[in-house]
Amino acid sequence: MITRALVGDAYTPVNANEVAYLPQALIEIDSSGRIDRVTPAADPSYAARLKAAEVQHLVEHLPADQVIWPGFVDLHVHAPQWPQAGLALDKPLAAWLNDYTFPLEAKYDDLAFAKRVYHELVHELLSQGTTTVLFFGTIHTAANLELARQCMQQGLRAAIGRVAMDNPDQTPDYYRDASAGEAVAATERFIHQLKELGAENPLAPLPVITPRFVPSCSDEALAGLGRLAHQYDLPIQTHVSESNWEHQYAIDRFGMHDAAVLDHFGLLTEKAVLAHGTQLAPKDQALLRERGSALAHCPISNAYFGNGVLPVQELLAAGNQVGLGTDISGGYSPSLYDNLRHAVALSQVRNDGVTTQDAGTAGSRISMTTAFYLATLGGAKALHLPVGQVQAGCLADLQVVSDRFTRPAESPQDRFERLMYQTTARELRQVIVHGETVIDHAG
Ligand SMILES: O=c1[nH]c(=O)c2nc[nH]c2[nH]1
Repeated sequence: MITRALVGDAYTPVNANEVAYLPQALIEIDSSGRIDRVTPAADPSYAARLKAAEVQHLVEHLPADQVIWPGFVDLHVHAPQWPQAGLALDKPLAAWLNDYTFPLEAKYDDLAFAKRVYHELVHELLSQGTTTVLFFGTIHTAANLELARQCMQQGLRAAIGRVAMDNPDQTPDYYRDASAGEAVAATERFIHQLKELGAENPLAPLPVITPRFVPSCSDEALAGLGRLAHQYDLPIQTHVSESNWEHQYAIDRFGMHDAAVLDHFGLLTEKAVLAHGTQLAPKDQALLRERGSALAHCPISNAYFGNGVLPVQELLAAGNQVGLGTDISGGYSPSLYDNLRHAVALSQVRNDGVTTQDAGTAGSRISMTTAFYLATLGGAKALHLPVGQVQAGCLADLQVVSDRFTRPAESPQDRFERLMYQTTARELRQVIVHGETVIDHAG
């Protein structure tokens, strides 16, 4: 049954190189939260379908200065780090973790603190046009469940991982799983508790197996988490070859690259999403391709901690799955708009090099169309979710954005690119998740 219909100019990704423009499309949404049908204005059935929906008072005609595109998919958010977004980004990764991040994450054994932060963060992400998020939580199950509650209450689609970290050499004694057995058992308990909490809720967050990264975990924990991922057929998230230090750490400890270590422990599956990957060698990239594991490109964070720029264009051309992440708080911004702009800019730097002596890497540049793909369909594919497109059969997770400027002679593609550069939370008129408006500045 159709419950709602929008009429307006829409844009949707087709693939990494193409965005479709649908002028005055009729977008019909059904009671299961899905897009039932998208009818272009030129379609012969358009007038009759529009009339039928209008008779039932289901139609919302968007003003001419508003456009629709899919809600964004953020593939990498550390929820507990929101209070420190923008802090200490001049420190190296290991110091940033030990001196800032671990002390902050340890505070989430205080449920009142968790509730305050997670309420604010979920609202903020929705306000930025993000409708699906892959979250790292902390080691605290109650706080992670509170994050899930906030997502369901405020209407954010989410997948949430209870972070596992038990290696005494690389984690502080005040913030660590007591043993490998506890890291695995607590993860398994979280899977069940989250499933119970979300029962019957269409926005029930999915549990995610979450070894923090190779340095934080013992061999036994990595192996146990790999077993759990297979037993419950769940997504996996972790970091991979994210900096020179971390990449070298895996080589020193295992005599292998990070990606091969994850594969050894059964953690490279087609449901795995790996953050960063700036230091992946060609053979690691090929392994990810073979396994169908996706990369979460986090351009802002990489500028601080990555010691390099991910070769997004080359990876996409080779057939790797890639989406986009804010990496709060390795990245300071909760906005995927900011991140897709940085993705384009960094790719240009990679292409051209940083000095006249440095020839750069030709063929590295990505277009805004590709960055839009990363923030929508790329992320959706990584999570195997039917979101990220304005298309029949997709879940109705959408953004309605206002264009503050009138440019009558502009082509649809030029308007799309300008809006991708100019849109901020201020321009968002509505954010729709599962067919319901969850952020409403329409009035
Ligand atoms: O950007 C990052 N943020 C983190 O919290 C983290 N932990 C391990 N590696 C990390 N990288």
